[in-house]
Amino acid sequence: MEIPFFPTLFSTVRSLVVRQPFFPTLEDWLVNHPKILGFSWNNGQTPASSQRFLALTVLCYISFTFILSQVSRPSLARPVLKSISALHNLFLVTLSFIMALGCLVSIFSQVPNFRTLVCFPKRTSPSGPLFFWGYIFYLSKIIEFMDTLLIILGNSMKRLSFLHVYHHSMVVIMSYVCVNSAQSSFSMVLVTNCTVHVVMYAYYLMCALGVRPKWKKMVTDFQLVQFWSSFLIMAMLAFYHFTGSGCSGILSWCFNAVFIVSLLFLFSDFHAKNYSPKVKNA
Ligand SMILES: CC(C)(COP(=O)(O)OP(=O)(O)OC[C@H]1O[C@@H](n2cnc3c(N)ncnc32)[C@H](O)[C@@H]1OP(=O)(O)O)[C@@H](O)C(=O)NCCC(=O)NCCSC(=O)CC(=O)O
Repeated sequence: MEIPFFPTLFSTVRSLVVRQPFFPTLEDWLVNHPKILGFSWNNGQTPASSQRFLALTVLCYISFTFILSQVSRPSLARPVLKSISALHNLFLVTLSFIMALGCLVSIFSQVPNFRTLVCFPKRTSPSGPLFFWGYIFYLSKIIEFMDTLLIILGNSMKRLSFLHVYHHSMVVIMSYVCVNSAQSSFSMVLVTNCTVHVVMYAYYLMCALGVRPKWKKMVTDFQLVQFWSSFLIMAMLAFYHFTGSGCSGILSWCFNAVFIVSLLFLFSDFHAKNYSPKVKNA
């Protein structure tokens, strides 16, 4: 059995993209580089891949966040803080763009059809370009801890919300689980999330440069669309799993589904509190 529309859309877009003159160059850089093509995730051997590393990293993040939010902190001069923020955001805009592009080019180069994109065959091993970008994505979530430090150093304790700390700690676990279990369809989630993050860190970059963009609400809307689209992917994954011979990493998808539902609630609440007409008029 096959899902309508999406497989045809995928193969049409793919055959259009791979025919473009720039595609082989991007493929050489982002897919066929020996380090990318030969990548293999070996639990405990690949740097930062052990469960102990993951547990310690998340524990340290939560403990330092708690301690630093309680003690009196050295106050950084505002221009220094804004310069560090700007550099950090510029780095994450660039990295998110490269990850989205790298994963997209890997999909067009390596994934034969839509079914495989959504549902990796059972016993897929986490190696090759798609998982290389998944690994970089996981490491980037650790770099994003810096957001929390910027909030604390900027003394914006109101912004050190449950949503923020919960999101930052859980997303590292989620991306670890995705790569470790060779989770089906994670590459679609990666491309979506990195695209959203290009926009989000561009927003923060402009704030750090002293310009308050008028499109803050659009960033939150974009994040919500991302969570809703995950449900569509989830539904297609369930379809392929139950109508075929099963998909890789289905259990970790269940874990991620719960996480995405919780984010949807928290972000809907953020949206209501920040952009409802009542708040605007207050
Ligand atoms: C529009 C949002 C992206 C951000 O909302 P905020 O309320 O945080 O936005 P804001 O207008 O108060 O932010 C402006 C302030 O942030 C400072 N700032 C600059 N860079 C920053 C950084 N990298 N992290 C955190 N803060 C930063 C600016 O200097 C400015 O400070 P000053 O005010 O002093 O000038 C929203 O949709 C959102 O995500 N809210 C949830 C809060 C959150 O932590 N989001 C990020 C991770 S969630 C995520 O990433 C979801 C996903 O995966 O898509």
